[in-house]
Amino acid sequence: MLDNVLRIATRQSPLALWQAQYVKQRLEALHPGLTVELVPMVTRGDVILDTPLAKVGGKGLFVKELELALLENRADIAVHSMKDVPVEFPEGLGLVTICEREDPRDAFVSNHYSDIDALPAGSIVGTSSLRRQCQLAARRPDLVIRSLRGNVGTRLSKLDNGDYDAIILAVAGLKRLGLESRIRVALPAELSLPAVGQGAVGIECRLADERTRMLLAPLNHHETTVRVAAERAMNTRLEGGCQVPIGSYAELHDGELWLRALVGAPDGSKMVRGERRGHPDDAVQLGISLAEELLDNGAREILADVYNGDAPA
Ligand SMILES: NCc1[nH]cc(CCC(=O)O)c1CC(=O)O
Repeated sequence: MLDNVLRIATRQSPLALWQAQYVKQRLEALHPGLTVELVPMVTRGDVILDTPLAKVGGKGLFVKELELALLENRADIAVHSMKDVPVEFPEGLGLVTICEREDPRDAFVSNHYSDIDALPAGSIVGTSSLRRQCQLAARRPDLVIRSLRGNVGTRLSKLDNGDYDAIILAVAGLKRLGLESRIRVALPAELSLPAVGQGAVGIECRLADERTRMLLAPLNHHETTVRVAAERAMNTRLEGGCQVPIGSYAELHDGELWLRALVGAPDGSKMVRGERRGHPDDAVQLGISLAEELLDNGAREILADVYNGDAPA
């Protein structure tokens, strides 16, 4: 491989391409003489579009093919939405950089209604995220929640076709695609606790590839890394996949880390919430201890229901 070329394995959805372009531009600006090439590929998550993700199962639906390209030296880095990155990595690979987080909140998008509370009873809301569904149903059990998949543009056209009265999407994705004007309201974390890593872009590479790691180092955003570490530690301790509604969201204020989390039943009938405050250096411990508190407060039973008795200890 040429010394002055770095290859990015990327999915081909507009959002994935935006994120890869963003990393390319930042790397080329930081390292004059470096050429960054995109290596587009298709993942299983892109192919299975008609089934809700929770039913497809299997972690890392959007990342496996990209990781194979890294292992086979067909690319040097993979750029991911942190929300879609599983907790474990194949031998020899790891997540080495997390870029500065975009707005992590969920967005309420509708052509007729200004906010969730403005929706009449029986309104149809589109989302395939169990986490969004659970929190929405807990607040408004009178709404009808329908599955909604596809990339951001596809989801918006399904709304515009009249298939839904409103849909929920990530603010970050809409902003990155220049679609911020579609957001009627960004839902506060109290109303829709974000997913682990939502709004953050992470970069994976071969751990032994020192040259690539040096090139990536200046892209790492320390505050984002600390926040996402706490969120992921909580999720890891719960052994949470995408079959369970889990929210995990950390903020940093005046040097204090504040982690909130929830585990719920998909229909919103049960929900366990908790929070922890602590030192940023203890991010991982904070996440683990919050997960254990949630497990003791009812999350173990919720997870057992979903996984047919196979809940974490
Ligand atoms: N699951 C798909 C996905 N992965 C990341 C984002 C949004 C951007 C982000 O969280 O960084 C989205 C779309 C959505 O949830 O609306």
